[in-house]
Amino acid sequence: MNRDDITTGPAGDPAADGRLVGSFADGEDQAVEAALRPKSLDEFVGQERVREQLDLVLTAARARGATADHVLLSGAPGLGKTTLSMIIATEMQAPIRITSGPAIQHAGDLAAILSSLQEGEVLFLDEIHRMSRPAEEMLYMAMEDFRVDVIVGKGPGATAIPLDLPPFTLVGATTRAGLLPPPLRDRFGFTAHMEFYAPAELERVVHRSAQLLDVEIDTEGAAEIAGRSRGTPRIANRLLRRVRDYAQVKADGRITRAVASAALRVYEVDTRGLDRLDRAVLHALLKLFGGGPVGLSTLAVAVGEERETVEEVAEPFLVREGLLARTPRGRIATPAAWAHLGLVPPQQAPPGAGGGGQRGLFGP
Ligand SMILES: Nc1ncnc2c1ncn2[C@@H]1O[C@H](COP(=O)(O)OP(=O)(O)OP(=O)(O)O)[C@@H](O)[C@H]1O
Repeated sequence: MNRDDITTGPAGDPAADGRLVGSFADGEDQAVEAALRPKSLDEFVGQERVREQLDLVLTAARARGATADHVLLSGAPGLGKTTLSMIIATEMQAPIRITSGPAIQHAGDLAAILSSLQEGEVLFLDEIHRMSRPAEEMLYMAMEDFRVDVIVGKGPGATAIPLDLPPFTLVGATTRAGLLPPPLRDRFGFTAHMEFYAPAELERVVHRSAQLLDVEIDTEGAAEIAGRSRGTPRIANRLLRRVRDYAQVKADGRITRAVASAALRVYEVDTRGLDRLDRAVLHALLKLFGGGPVGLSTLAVAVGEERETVEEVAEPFLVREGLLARTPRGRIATPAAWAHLGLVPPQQAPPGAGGGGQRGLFGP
């Protein structure tokens, strides 16, 4: 496999912050992910519809002796887009080249990659929505006609030299399918949206990874980790590794429900997968602002974080979990947020109760 470049998240993105429940891969993830990646569609857990459809696309292409159609995978980080692209290459018995949109800033960068592809090779382009405009335009022709025009020279004397490419399969991955220009989206023969995983599916991911890592874990231990993994296999695998450390140091190495919850208490990941930052945002919203509405900037100041960190790191999961709502008037907490932090909304509090619990701003 040829790896041109691997990114951990958008450059400067506050989500690439090394949180235990962060969705982007950190250095340690990258080192172990290769060992934990499913190698075939059969091993790939969940995403039933995507798997079934992709299986048909690949089986049909193989039967025709053709290169598979271009595939677009969209979905949040850590849901298995890179893994699926590698599976596509394995199933097609083709080599794979991995690169990303931000690494292709000039059309020439893309021309160099495309012109060195072998016949049938899979080109995985992560964060395809972040490619430069000229490179994107070059990609249109490459995807459709397996041809690129390489521009030689500058200004009025510049000439376009057509270059034929071998047939290849582009697998584009994006967290933001809506950001792709329609002409690019339309050139993919197969588009799949990857959903967050159900707890039962993540349990299977945890069991599978535990086996590969040679860690003993029981059903309840796996369920405890799965329930705190925010629907994301990458997070499930990361929590499993931290719980394994705890089990080795503080227990007999075996992961049970009690071991998993004690470990994740140490790492401040609660039963719903919220970490310290998520809870700080909720706590400020509930205790300082009575559940809102409150403006994002005010909320950010209250938790001592940048606006972007609150908006891009903490809020998406809180919104997804139905704990926080973004409204034109500001952020508001839902009844589920009060219940999760064990606090009583002001209008329901008995006189004198003050609408708050006993816990501090960063309490569990
Ligand atoms: N369906 C799955 N079954 C088992 N393990 C999975 C599955 N999906 C992902 N994983 C595991 O989760 C980790 C992250 O997956 P992967 O790198 O493919 O995610 P991604 O969507 O490409 O993330 P990013 O967008 O950040 O690159 C890998 O270690 C992989 O083994």
